Amino acid sequence: MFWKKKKKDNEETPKSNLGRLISDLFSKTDNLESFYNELEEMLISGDMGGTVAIEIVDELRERVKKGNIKEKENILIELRSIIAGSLKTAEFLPEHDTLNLFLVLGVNGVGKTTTIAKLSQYYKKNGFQKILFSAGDTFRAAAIDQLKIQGERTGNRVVAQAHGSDPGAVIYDSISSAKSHGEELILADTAGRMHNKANLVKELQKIDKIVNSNMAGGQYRKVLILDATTGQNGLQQAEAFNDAVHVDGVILTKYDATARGGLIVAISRKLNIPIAFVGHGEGLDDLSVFDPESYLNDLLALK
Ligand SMILES: Nc1nc2c(ncn2[C@@H]2O[C@H](COP(=O)(O)OP(=O)(O)OP(=O)(O)O)[C@@H](O)[C@H]2O)c(=O)[nH]1
Repeated sequence: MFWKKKKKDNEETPKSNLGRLISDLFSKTDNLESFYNELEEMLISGDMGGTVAIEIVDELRERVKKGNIKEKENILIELRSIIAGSLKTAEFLPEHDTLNLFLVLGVNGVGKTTTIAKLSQYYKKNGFQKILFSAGDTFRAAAIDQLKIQGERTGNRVVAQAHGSDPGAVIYDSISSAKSHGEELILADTAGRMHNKANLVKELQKIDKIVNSNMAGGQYRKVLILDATTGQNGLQQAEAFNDAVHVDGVILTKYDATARGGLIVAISRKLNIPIAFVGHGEGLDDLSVFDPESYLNDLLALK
């Protein structure tokens, strides 16, 4: 995999299904057109979605024709290059000597709270010691408690209000509190009620306005958490959140629990949203900066 996996005895390194299927497909057919058709289906089943899969295969067909490419290895290199051209990455680092606020978005259960804890560990290792958690998901009492637990576990202060209180007020308090306590980074949780989209949009836009008007000179980023195992559903979530408040980057969680990695391509290519990190386990260190090269090696099983 494209992060250093802790291997158990006798455990094989899982390979992306897609890479294996494509290799099999090459040995199965000499007819290019049927190869393209099957490849398209494979990309779709690997979570890239119909539109993106068709675009990629069309581009591949064009390039192979134009370059008069015959060898299978070279066709695979073209495929890799097309997918590489679709990938967007973003460095999500706070800045020193200013206040940074990263608003963490995502539907329930995708791993927001866990990712906030992992991010705090990552940033501490990168020289940011004073971090504040903001319990902006006031919709569920358990979400506030979970964030408090993660705050204790990671040694970070948590600003929270009662269950049901105004999330905008919690974020506002968090900004004032960080300014007076000298924290450099606020990691703010939010609620993710996808079944009530109109309310979600209204709430997020209100929070967005509050942050924008209270973070003059600071760095404000909106990061969307998506569960890699939800496939195309993740793409719809990304579209909805991006429409509501522009999303600056995506963190894909639970990457350890899926063999399909195409959602990353779909999000980068279709929505133009960069991928910042990948989560690959429940531990605090199971978060890696997204590295397109090793991702492609893994996806297409090329070494
Ligand atoms: N395998 C795996 N599990 C993860 C990962 N990230 C989070 N989880 C697990 O996913 C579950 C949900 O994570 P939470 O952090 O509670 O998710 P949330 O989005 O805050 O959820 P709500 O507070 O319910 O909205 C927990 O059991 C986490 O341990 C990951 O990268 N890999």
